[in-house]
Amino acid sequence: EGAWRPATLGLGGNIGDPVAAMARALRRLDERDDCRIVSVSRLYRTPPWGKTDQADFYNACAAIETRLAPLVLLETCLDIERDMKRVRIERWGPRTIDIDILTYDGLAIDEELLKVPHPRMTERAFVLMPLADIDGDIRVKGRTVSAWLAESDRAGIEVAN
Ligand SMILES: Nc1nc2nc(S)n(CCO)c2c(=O)[nH]1
Repeated sequence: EGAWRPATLGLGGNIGDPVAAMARALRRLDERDDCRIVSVSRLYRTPPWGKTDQADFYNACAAIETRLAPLVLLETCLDIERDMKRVRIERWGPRTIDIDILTYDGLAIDEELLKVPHPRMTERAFVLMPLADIDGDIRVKGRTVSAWLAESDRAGIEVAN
C-alpha cells in the first residue's frame, strides 16, 4: 500500500494501429488499482527519429499517479507492450507500441534497465511537444520542458487529433 507518486509516460508507435494501441495501453494502466491516468496530451504525428527510413510515428504523453516502484512500473509497461504483440525487432526500428517512462516523482534513476529522466527526452520534440501539453513547467536536467521544446527541432510534427 505505497504512496501515490506522479510519473509521466511517453507513448508511440508506427506500425499496425498505433492510436488504438496507445488507447488500449492507457486503459490497461488505468484499470489497475495501483495506477491511474491523470491527463493525456494531444495526439501527434511525428517524423521518425533515429532510424529515419521507416513510417511516421504517432506520439502522445500521459501523466499518471502510481503506487508501483519505478522498476515495477517499467515491468508493467513492458508487460503491456508484450501483450500488445509489441515485436522488438531492431533497436529504434518500427514498433506497434512503445511506452517509455519519462519522469518519476522528480527522481533521478540510473539503473541498468531504467534511466529517469529518460536520457533522450530533451532532444526529442516528439516527446517534448505532447509533454508540454500536460505540463511545460516540468523540470528536466535543470530546465523546463517548455525551454527544452523551444530549442528542439519540431520540424514535421503536427497535431493528429
Ligand atoms: N517520431 C518518433 N521517432 C522515434 N524513434 C524511436 S526509436 N521512437 C521510439 C521512442 O521510444 C520514436 C517515436 O516514438 N517517435
